[in-house]
Amino acid sequence: MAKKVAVVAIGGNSLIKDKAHQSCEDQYLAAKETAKHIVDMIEAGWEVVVGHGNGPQVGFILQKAELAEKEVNLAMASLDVCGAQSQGQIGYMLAQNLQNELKRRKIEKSVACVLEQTIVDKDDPAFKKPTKPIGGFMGESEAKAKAEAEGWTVVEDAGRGWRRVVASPLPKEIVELEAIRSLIEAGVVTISIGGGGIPVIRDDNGDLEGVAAVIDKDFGNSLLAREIKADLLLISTAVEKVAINYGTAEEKWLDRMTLAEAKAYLAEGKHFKSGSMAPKIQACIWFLEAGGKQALITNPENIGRALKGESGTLITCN
Ligand SMILES: Nc1ncnc2c1ncn2[C@@H]1O[C@H](COP(=O)(O)OP(=O)(O)O)[C@@H](O)[C@H]1O
Ligand SMILES: NC(=O)OP(=O)(O)O
Repeated sequence: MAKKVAVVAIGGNSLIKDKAHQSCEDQYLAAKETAKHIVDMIEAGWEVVVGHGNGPQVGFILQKAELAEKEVNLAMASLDVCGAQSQGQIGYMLAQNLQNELKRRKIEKSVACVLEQTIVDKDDPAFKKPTKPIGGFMGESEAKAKAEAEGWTVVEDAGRGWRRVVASPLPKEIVELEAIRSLIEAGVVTISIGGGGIPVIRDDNGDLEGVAAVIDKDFGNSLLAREIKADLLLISTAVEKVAINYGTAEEKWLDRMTLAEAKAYLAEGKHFKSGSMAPKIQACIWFLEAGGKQALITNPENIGRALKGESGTLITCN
């Protein structure tokens, strides 16, 4: 029987639930919960490639580096290096929890975490217009003070508070694609495309070079799903379903959407908040337009039910 391959993209915000749960221990416990749902998928016959967000974590790593530079004159780490660090810390937590859960259920499967670079266009207009929220949430006055004192660009994020934003160019090419493909073919549970990938460009000599940005992890994982022709793109986030007219009196939670409906709702601009749900819908649209069969958006605890059609929002070509 041919293997069914799912790319599962886990939200950075679903690993840090709120301000009271930002410690390494809290993130580890959230990764442990998510690992159980991923192993359920493996038990149900899926080959799973796990991608993850890094928005909150990469923002904290950057802030620590800035503080260390200011307070004790430690050399500042650049944002691409912060992204690489976030892949290491989140990948480690996911890998170890997956290994422990697989062992508990006596499933013999290896887990590997690929430190992955994603090529972006050095002339991407996103470099001139920061849109990607990173780090924690702030009140409006604190955010505006940070903007004034530290030169941050800040925006209000989907009704949840204010956040710092950085450049987020589109992912064009996955540097380690063939290595990831080999791991999937060997049946290894592969963790990759963390935070959309470490952002890099090719210089005039064709050499790779890191750039200051954070790629959208849903766009990065959609690219991987297209490249490996995955059977499913599953976006795991903090909500069970996608709503239209989100946050209004007309809010309606959707069980299903066709590709045409998803495109029409996205074009209307009012249904999916930019920087949160809108990129997830766009990532699903690109996957389906490239020949993907199904994309699913739900929260970690409902993954099993969503795969049986009992929860989540399923997006299909027709
Ligand atoms: N139309 C919508 N339907 C459901 N949730 C939405 C919608 N628009 C915005 N959201 C918000 O988007 C959030 C998911 O985005 P985000 O937290 O950025 O994701 P991630 O899990 O990748 O970190 C949801 O938890 C919800 O608060
Ligand atoms: N890189 C990224 O998109 O992270 P989040 O999903 O945490 O925002």
